Amino acid sequence: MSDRDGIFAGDDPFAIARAWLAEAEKTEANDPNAIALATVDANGLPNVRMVLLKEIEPAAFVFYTNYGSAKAQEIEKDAEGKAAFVMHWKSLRRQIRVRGTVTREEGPQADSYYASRSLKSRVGAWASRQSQPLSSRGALMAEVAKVTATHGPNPSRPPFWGGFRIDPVEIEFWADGPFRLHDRYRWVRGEGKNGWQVIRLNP
Ligand SMILES: Cc1cc2nc3c(=O)[nH]c(=O)nc-3n(C[C@H](O)[C@H](O)[C@H](O)COP(=O)(O)O)c2cc1C
Repeated sequence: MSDRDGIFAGDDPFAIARAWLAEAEKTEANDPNAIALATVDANGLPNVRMVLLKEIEPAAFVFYTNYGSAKAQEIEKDAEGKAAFVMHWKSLRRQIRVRGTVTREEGPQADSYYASRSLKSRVGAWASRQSQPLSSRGALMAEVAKVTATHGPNPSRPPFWGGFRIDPVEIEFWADGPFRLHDRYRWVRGEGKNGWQVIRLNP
């Protein structure tokens, strides 16, 4: 008999993640959707950086970035389509950890997210060769001016910029407990798309 109840209750880990994020949106000072995205490089050396989680879909998590960036290289080539992330909310004292396989979202969904961004952000996506060396801030601003002049007021999504969809094999929900006796539940993807095994873990 499982004692999984309260904030951990339910049959759908994505619904739990959405509910926790909705709570965090009310309590976090900023960026409640920030995730620390972990990858490994060609030498197996881990790398990690923050990105913003933009969509929690029925069965996946989506963020957006530059496909020429270090993270993209690590996800797509070095780690052969694998990544992990953690999100932590200090205000709630909770974290969610996710490990999974990653594929591009570069279709209409990416177009519509790109179109929803401010013009300056859309121009910035064109102007930045993310993760490449940059001689000066002036050089970046010159690129921004060039893109503004050439791409007009409604730039299309750059072909080198779009989403990545993380399809989890594991999702762990963690909540702070008294005297470091925290609650942890790991959801492990079983056979079939919707089959999950849920295991309570020692803190
Ligand atoms: C709170 C926060 C949110 C960020 N969100 C994104 C994002 O959504 N996409 C992105 O490409 N970079 C984002 N960044 C910048 C990344 O942390 C990182 O500097 C950049 O993506 C280059 O990483 P890479 O060289 O490992 O590819 C964010 C940084 C912070 C601190």
